[in-house]
Amino acid sequence: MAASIAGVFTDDLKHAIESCKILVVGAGGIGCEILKNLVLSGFKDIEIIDLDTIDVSNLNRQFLFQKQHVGKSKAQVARESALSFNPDVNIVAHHDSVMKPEYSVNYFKQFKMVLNALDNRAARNHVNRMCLAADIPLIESGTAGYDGQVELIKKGMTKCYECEPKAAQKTFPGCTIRNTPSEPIHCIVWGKHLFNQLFGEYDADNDVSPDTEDPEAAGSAGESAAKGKANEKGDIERVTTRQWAQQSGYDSSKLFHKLFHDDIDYLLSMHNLWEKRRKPTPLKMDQLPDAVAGSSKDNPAEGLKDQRPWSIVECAQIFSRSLKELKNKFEDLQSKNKDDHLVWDKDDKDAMDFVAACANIRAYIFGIAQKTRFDIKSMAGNIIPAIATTNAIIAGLVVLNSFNVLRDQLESCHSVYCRLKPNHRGQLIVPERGLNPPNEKCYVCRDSPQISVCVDVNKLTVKELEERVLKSLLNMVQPDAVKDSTGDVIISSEEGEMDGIHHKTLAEMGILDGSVLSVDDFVQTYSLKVIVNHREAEHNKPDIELIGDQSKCQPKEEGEKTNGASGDKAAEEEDDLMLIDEINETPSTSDRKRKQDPSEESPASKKLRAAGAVDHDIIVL
Ligand SMILES: Nc1ncnc2c1ncn2[C@@H]1O[C@H](COP(=O)(O)OP(=O)(O)OP(=O)(O)O)[C@@H](O)[C@H]1O
Ligand SMILES: [Zn+2]
Repeated sequence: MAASIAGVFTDDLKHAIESCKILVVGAGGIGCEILKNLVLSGFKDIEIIDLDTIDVSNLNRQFLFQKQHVGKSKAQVARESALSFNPDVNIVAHHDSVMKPEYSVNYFKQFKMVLNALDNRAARNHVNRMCLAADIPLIESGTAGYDGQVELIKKGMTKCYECEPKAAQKTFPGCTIRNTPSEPIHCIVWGKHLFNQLFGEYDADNDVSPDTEDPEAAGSAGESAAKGKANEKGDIERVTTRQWAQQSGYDSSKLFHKLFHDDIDYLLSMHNLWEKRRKPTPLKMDQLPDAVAGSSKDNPAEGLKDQRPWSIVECAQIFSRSLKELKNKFEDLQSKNKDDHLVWDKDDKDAMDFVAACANIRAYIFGIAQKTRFDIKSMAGNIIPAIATTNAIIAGLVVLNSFNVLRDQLESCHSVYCRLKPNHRGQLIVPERGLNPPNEKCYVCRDSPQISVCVDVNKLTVKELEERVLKSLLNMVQPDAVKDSTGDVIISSEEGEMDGIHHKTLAEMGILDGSVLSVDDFVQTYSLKVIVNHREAEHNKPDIELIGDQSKCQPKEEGEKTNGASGDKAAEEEDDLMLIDEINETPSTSDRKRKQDPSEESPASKKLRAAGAVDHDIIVL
C-alpha cells in the first residue's frame, strides 16, 4: 500500500513535505507512531535513531514491532515495517545513541527539523542543545499515562527544553531505607540497593545494612556492627555486603539469615528507634508464614501471574532461586572481565523477582503491606503504564506541527497538552494560546556569542585548546570549558583539577567535528559557545583558524551576567513527560563554575553522571 497525498495538501505543503529531510529520535511508543504518520503523510527522506532492541513488553503499544522482532534493533525494524506502508521513502535507520559524538551539530544541520520521541532527560537535553547549536526547529514530545505534551523548540523564539528547571526525583533519607522503613517503596528501594550491593556497580551510598550513625538511634546501638566481626585483636572488621556474600558462597540460607534475621536483631538493639514505632520481627527461613494476606492458599487470587500476591514462604523460595541465577550470571560476567557487573533491569526476570521477593520479605518484617510483583515492577521501574492512545494522539500532533514548520508558520506551533480529565472548557486536548518565549536567564539557550574553530581534533591537545585558542586568540584568563552534549568538564580553571587530561587530543576527549563547548571565564564574566570544526592539518594552512564574528566574543560589562536557569544535575532522570509545574533544583551558572566546598560534586562524578544516564531509578540517596 503506497500512500498518496495528492489533493490532500496544498501544492506548496506537498512539495515541502516531499523535499525535506527529517530526523526522528527514538523508535519507542511515540517514535513508531510518528514514523508511521510521516510515511503516510508523504515524507520521503527520513532518518530514525534508537539505541535499543525490541523487548516483548514493547509489543502492546509499539505497533511496528511483532513477536518475531523481539531482540532486534528498534530503529531497523521500525524502518522495515514503515516501508511496508510506503516503499517509496528513503529511511535511514541508526541503531545507536543520539548522544554519540558522531551525531554532531554538522550532522543535525542537514535536517529541516528534528522530532524527539525519547524517554529520558539526558538524551532530551542533548538533542535540545544540538538543535539550538544547529539552529533548527525541534518538536519535543512526551507522554505519561493519559497525559501528554507536544512543544516546538526554536532558538530565540521559544523556551528551550532546559529553560525551566525540572523537578528532582523523589529521594528518601538513608536511615529510613536502612533502619526504619514505613512504606512499601522504602522496602523496594532497599531491595534494589541490595541487588546493587551484591551484583551491581558498587556504591557506598546504597548500603543496606543497619545504619549505626542514624542520629535518632544515637547511643542506643550495640557495640558491634551487624556485618562486622571482631578479629583477634578485638577490632571490628567491616566487610562489604558483597564480600560477605562471596565469602559465604552466596548461600541463600546464610544470606537470608543475615539480612532478615541478624540485621533485624541488630536494629532491635537500637532501642531509641522503636520507642514510638512498631518493632520489626526477625525471620528464620525454616519458620516462615505460608499465608497470603487477603486470600486463601488453596484459592489464590484471580488475575495475571504477576498480580497474584506471594506468601512469605513463596518469597523465600523466589529469593533463593533468583539469587542463584543472578550469582551464576554475575560470576559468568566476572570470569570474562572482573570489573564487569550486572545492571538492574525491571524486564530481567531474575533481577525483578529478586527485588520483589526481598521487598516483600522486608515489608512483612516491618509490618508494611506487601505488594504484587506487578505493582513492585511499576514502582521500582518508576513506570506509569504507557497508553497507546495517548502516544498516538501526541504523535499525530507532532506531525501536524511539523506541517506548520514546513509552511514557515512557526508561530502556529503552540504547545498542546493532552489530559485525563476535561478542563473547564471541556477540552481533553488543550492548546496554549501562543508560543512561550525563551527564558533570558537560561544558561543553555541564552544568546551567548558563538565562534567556530577549525582544528585537527586528532592533533590539538586540550592544553593547546586552552592556551592557544581560549587564552591567546579569545583573550580568556581562566576559562572553564564543558562539552555541551555530555556536561563533561574539559578544562577547569581550578588548578590541578584536570591535569591528567591536558596532553590528550580533542578526539581522545570525544570532541569531534561539530562538538560544542560552553566556555566561561569567571574572572571576566565572559561566556562563549565554541563549535569545533575538524580539519586535517596541512602544511600550507594554519593549524588553528577562527570563523565567526570575533568582535562579539568579549567579556560582559559588570552587572550584565545572568544566572543559569538550568544545568546538568538532573540530566539522567527519566522524564517521559515534560512537567510544567516544577521546582527549582538546578544549580546556577556560578554554582557550576566554582566548587569551593570539597563535599560538592567533582568533575569526575559529573562526568560519570552525564555519561551514565541509563538507569532510571526513582531514588537517589
Ligand atoms: N540516547 C538515546 N539515543 C537513541 N534513542 C534513545 C536514547 N535514549 C532513549 N532512546 C529511545 O527512546 C525510546 C523511547 O520510547 P518509549 O518511551 O516508548 O520507551 P521504551 O523503552 O520503548 O518503553 P518502556 O521504557 O516503557 O519499556 C526508546 O526506544 C529508547 O530506546
Ligand atoms: Zn533555554
